[in-house]
Amino acid sequence: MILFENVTKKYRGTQKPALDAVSLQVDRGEFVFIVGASGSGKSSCLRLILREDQPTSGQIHVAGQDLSKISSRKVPYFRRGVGTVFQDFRLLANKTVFDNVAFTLQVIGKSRGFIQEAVPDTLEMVGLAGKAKRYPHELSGGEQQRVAIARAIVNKPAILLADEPTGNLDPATSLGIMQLLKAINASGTTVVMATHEATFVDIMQQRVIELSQGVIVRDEVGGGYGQTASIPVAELSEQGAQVLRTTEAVVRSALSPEPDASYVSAGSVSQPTQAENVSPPPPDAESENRIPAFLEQEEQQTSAEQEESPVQIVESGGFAERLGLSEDEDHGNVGPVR
Ligand SMILES: Nc1ncnc2c1ncn2[C@@H]1O[C@H](COP(=O)(O)OP(=O)(O)OP(=O)(O)O)[C@@H](O)[C@H]1O
Repeated sequence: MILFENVTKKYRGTQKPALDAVSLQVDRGEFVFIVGASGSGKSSCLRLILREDQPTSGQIHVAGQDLSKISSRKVPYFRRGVGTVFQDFRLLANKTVFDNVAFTLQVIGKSRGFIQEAVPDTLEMVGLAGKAKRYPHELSGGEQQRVAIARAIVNKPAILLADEPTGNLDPATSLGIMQLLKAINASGTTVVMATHEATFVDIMQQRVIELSQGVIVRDEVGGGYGQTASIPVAELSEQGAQVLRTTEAVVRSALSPEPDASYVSAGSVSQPTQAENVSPPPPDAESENRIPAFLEQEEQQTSAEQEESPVQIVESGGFAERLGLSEDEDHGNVGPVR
């Protein structure tokens, strides 16, 4: 699905390469964490996969395509098969939840009928049914990231790239997002996630690729975040640590390595069904369509709290291009389907 062969990336004006002779292969359906200290090359790696940038040397194949052979004009088509989620959400502030997600489909020319069906389905999957008419500032941080994820997957991409998707969220909210990413992966999407979140990497026991100064120093199936000196352990607030301590059994169950297809069904991201085998279950775990108590914190976050968050809601410029959805001569005008 993703193949790097001896890939080196050296930015103009820099001495040391950001990536140095990196070779890796990610197979279809894998969930891979990319970890490493700040500046180790994680984002560079994701940018190359998305063909936002090109390697100085080496070959990259993604979804069967040699990226060096894709013309700039065809890059937007290539990117339609790669969903992206970022730390800062990048939602359109002046569009509703529905329209933020629909935008992805509108710019690639999907019919109104298709959009009217696909968007509600996707919002339900990410746990946002009933919030379609809200604007980003009326949502909690976790909900905003769910919108961003819905936007990334509404076109059913083969690959989902996530660059620090929980970086702006508290631990309980991050857990919900991790469950969602795991559900998306269980449905067949290959997920590559760059992160500093040691806790989730340790708990999920997925494949871990560790970068240090642009070099792969570890590629471990079922690995943890690692204790190497190259990685500073992320600091949790006392409140965050408390949340994690009190819910650890549930977290471990919810994010255990064995994929559980039931997570994929509507609203299921809020149903840690495996938790029923673990003691103690959260108070609401048996209630099928309710959010477990340990996730309610996300729901209760007010928009006033959000005003203080570092969330970036972009207005428009470069948005479609960044998502690989920019207008293309071959396909005429793009715009809202009204
Ligand atoms: N556009 C650029 N021009 C020059 N140097 C760059 C550019 N982008 C990244 N770099 C350098 O490349 C190296 C790798 O950066 P990269 O952003 O990939 O690291 P990272 O592991 O994602 O870091 P972080 O965890 O802080 O996001 C760093 O030394 C960085 O300064």
